[in-house]
Amino acid sequence: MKIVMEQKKDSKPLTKQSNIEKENKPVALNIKKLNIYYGDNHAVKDVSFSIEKNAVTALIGPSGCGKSTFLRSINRMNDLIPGARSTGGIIYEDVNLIGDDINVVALRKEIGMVFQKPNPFPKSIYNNITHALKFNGIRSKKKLDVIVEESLRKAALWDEVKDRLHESALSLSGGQQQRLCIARTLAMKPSILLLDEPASALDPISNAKIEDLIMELKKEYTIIIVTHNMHQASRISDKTAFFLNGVLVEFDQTDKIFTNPSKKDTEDYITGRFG
Ligand SMILES: Nc1ncnc2c1ncn2[C@@H]1O[C@H](COP(=O)(O)OP(=O)(O)OP(=O)(O)O)[C@@H](O)[C@H]1O
Repeated sequence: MKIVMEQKKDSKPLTKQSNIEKENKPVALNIKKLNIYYGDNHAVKDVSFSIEKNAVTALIGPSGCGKSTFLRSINRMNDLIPGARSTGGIIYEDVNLIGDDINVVALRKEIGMVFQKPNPFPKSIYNNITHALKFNGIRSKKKLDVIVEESLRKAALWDEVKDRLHESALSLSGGQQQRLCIARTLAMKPSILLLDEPASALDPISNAKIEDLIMELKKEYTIIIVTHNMHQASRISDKTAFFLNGVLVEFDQTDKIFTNPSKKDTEDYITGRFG
């Protein structure tokens, strides 16, 4: 299934150049003058930056600054919120994802999302992975078995669950449930993973496992993560974007943001002086 449902007659082709950043690193997403509103609430204000491919980009900032709104707009989860609207561009492979010609079902396969609270289906571990695959027409047991194993291995969960695939997913620990949710997303073969505080509801050991997993997954996927945990952002991300009141205050290499930020607001936030 293609992301673009139909090419609009008046839509201009976007140049391939837009997919190469200034430093010549491949770009996964180009954000251009993005504005997001909930009714009269202007939640994300004129945000422009590029998200690098096969890297981890952390979104940080105080509560209510628009991190989740921004993240959710990338795979159009905001469409589900009455009164939400966006202007500007989120350019992915020369397509503006906020256009009205987007097939959001196909988009959400290509750009998968994992939420703060693990939300497995009340089904077996196996069926959690195969549910959407079957819905998408994959019926062969052999094929399904292969994808289940591959996805669970990628999510670093296979060894823990291989002998209990037909037990309920709800019998897993919170950390295992979250890795199952990641496996379920990976089964759809996405290229980008959106993670909204994926480890904040977990104990420190499960948290560390998710962090290790993210470091491993970035070899194959582009990862964008919202986190309130400054240590986590500095440990696992390559780039960091600091938001404040809906504005992207600073975006840079994570090392730079955490050791020598350019803006005072960024420094105040990372040193815990506000928020
Ligand atoms: N579903 C919604 N309906 C209306 N307004 C919303 C909705 N979700 C968020 N907002 C508003 O959008 C703004 C940004 O909120 P958002 O949740 O994106 O911030 P955040 O930085 O992710 O916060 P947190 O760290 O607390 O999750 C806030 O003013 C919030 O009240």
